[in-house]
Amino acid sequence: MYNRKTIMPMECPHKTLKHNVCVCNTTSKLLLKSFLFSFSVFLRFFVNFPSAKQYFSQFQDMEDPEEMEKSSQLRKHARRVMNAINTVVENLHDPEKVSSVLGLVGKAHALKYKVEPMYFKILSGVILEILEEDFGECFTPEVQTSWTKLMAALYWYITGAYTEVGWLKLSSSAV
Ligand code: HEM
Repeated sequence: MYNRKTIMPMECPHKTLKHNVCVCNTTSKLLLKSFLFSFSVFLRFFVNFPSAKQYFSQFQDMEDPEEMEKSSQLRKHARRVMNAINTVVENLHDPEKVSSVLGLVGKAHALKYKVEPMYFKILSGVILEILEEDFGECFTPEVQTSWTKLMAALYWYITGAYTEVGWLKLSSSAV
C-alpha cells in the first residue's frame, strides 16, 4: 500500500530527464498512480476553487470536504486525470501520442463538459503545490523545473485543442 512517504523514494533516480520535461518514469508512475496523491490534489482544488465544482453534477453543491471525499464522481475523475498524465509521462518520447492523448482530453472538456480552460492552469498549480509540500527535499529545484515544464506542456496541448475547436475565451473571467 502506498503512502505519501513511500510513493516517492528518498533517493529519486531522476538521472534520466526525458526531453528535459519529467523526472523519471519510475518515480512519476508510482506517484501518479497513488490514490492518496490524486485525492489530495482534487480535494484541495475543489475546496480552494469551489467554482470548479460547477461541472460535476454529483458534488457541485457540496461544501463539506468529508462529504466530497465520498463522491464516486470525484474519485473517478481524479483517477482518470492521473492516468492521463501518467500516459503522457510514459510517452514523452512520442510527441504524436502525447498530442493525441491531450488533444482528446482538451476536445472532450471543451465540447462535452464546457470547462473554462483556466481551470487547467489552476489545477496544475495545485499539483505543483502538493508535490512541493509532500516531497520536501526530494522536490529539488531540478525536479521542480521538470514538473513545471510537464504541467506547462499539458496546458499547451490542452488549450491548443480548445483553440482548434473554436474556443476563443482562453484568458477569461475570474474564478
Ligand atoms: C490535466 C487535467 C485533466 C485531465 C487529464 C482530465 C481528464 C479527464 C478524462 C480522461 C475524462 C473522461 C473523458 C471523457 O468522457 O471523454 C474527464 C472527464 C471530466 N472532466 Fe476532466 N480532466 C482534467 C481536468 C479537468 C478539470 C480542470 C475539470 C473541471 C474543473 C474537469 C472536468 C471534467 C468533467 C466534468 C468530466 C466528466 C465527469 C463525469 O462524467 O463524471 N476535468 N476528465
